[in-house]
Amino acid sequence: MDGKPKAGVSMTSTWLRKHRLIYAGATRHPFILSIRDGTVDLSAFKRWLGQDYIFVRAFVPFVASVLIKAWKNSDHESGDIELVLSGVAALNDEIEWFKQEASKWGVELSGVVPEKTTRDYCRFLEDLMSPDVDYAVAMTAFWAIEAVYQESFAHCLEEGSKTPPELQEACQRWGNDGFGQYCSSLRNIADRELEKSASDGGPLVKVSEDMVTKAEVEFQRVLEYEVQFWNMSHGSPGRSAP
Ligand SMILES: Cc1ncc(CO)c(N)n1
Repeated sequence: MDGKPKAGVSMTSTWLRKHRLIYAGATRHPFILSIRDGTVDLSAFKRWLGQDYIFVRAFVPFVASVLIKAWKNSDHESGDIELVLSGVAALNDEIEWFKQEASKWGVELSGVVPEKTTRDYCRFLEDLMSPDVDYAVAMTAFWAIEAVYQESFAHCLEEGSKTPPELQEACQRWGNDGFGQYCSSLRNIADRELEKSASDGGPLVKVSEDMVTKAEVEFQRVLEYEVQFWNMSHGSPGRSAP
């Protein structure tokens, strides 16, 4: 195995297959399954809400950093800038939604203390904002972060799911088809950029291979953080030990 995909198979397809166990761990987590089967602990949902609000606030400058990379790296006819800009606009709505949802559940957002997992994940985002991080690498992480939420929450809306009505709006936010399209577009950009690196010849070949390796590492790290984030939301002191 040289780690290169077969011709015609995209890099992200290769990675999704190679890392399918952790991907399933992130998209079919017990917390998500508890929403889907209606047994979710509402205090866990509220904990998720408060911590995710902190995450999303840190996600905004990350997406803005991707926007800058798109402006510097993509040709301006590719549509990348418009797509990422639509992501920034959606995050503006999302932050307002978090505030509304928090007041609905009686969660005081200004009083939420970030858990270690949240701090670590935000720190990871901050590292990815560096201008030294390549567009392909940042885009891969961006796609993976969004795709996990899309697949997770879409699962809670599938036929036969027993998601409580008061949580359906949250699931719709990330589980709707439009968000699915958005994730596909991010994935296509990531694949296009990774493909460019993989096919670069000449003296840059080593640099390009390193970039693809880096993107795969960040992809795995996103999945690990997503699992930890669900673990943190799902678990509570007193959940396992009475
Ligand atoms: C932890 C986490 N991952 C992904 C998303 C999707 O935006 C989110 N809101 N929170």
